[in-house]
Amino acid sequence: VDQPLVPKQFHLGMFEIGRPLGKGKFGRVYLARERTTGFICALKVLYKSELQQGSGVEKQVRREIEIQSNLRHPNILKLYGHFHDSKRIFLILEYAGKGELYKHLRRENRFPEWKAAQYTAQMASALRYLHRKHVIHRDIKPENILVGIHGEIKISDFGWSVHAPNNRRKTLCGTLDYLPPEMIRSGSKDNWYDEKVDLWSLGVLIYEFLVGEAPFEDTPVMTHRRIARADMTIPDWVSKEARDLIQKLLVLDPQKRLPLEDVQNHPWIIKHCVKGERAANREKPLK
Ligand SMILES: Cc1nn(C)cc1-c1nc2c(-c3cnn(Cc4cccc(C(=O)N5CCN(C)CC5)c4)c3)c(Cl)cnc2[nH]1
Repeated sequence: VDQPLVPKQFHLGMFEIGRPLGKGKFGRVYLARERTTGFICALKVLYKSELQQGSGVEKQVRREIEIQSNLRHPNILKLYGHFHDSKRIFLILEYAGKGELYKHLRRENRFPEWKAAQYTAQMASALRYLHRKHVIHRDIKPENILVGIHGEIKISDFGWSVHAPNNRRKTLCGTLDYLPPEMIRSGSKDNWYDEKVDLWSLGVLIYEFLVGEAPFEDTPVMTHRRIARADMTIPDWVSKEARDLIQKLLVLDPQKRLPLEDVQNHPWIIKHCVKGERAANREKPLK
């Protein structure tokens, strides 16, 4: 039963609020339990006063709610519902039992290839689902990924996602590291881009999983220049299969980036993502 919170109308009194789980620029997240069902969730609280500063964040929150509440995929954090009171907006989110991926990455420095490959396969599956719905995430990075209780990853934070194609100017706040060349190209008003931007960010994410830092990490000016030239070096201890996949995603021309179905069938992914017993005796015809 994946929609246990059935009522359409939610209010704060329905929840017992637990410990704070974390905070972001625009809100805090608390562990919460729905009183009648005991259902555990994460309650994200946003203060209307902070949103109304015209920084377009209100639009982002509306977009996050509109997009994320219609998505259902094991590697996408569910948004079950939302409600508001006079001062605050509340998002009722799926609780990810193992917290924020970037904290795991910082603690472990970098992930072993099998773990990076499994995360990549899950990301590719989630992005294929999003792109089939013509949703571009546009902000794929470790800070926007959570880890579920079974170690599966969950893309969260759809504040920057939009419907493709799109040429909305992204007010650049936060790191440039993950932005593709077509999104940082300023001036040209026709910097139209499509879901291929998420392919570039996936390449940056794989690099950071394996190396422990982003491929174009530098001063802002140098990062900008290195992205525009796809100027990165992959350490020689990275396997040739992983290197091959990164190089097929970090391609300047969006049309030449490896499509997601080919990411899922890439030798590096096949090598590390054993799909249960069927993979073990693959010669048997799949039922
Ligand atoms: C922690 C923790 N430890 N354990 C064992 C579990 C958790 C846990 N946390 C969550 C969280 C959670 C909490 N904080 N955050 C970070 C956070 C909180 C509030 C807002 C933001 C935010 O503004 N973001 C926008 C910017 N991008 C980069 C980022 C998003 C970002 C997410 C959620 Cl939403 C769901 N399940 C969770 N489980």
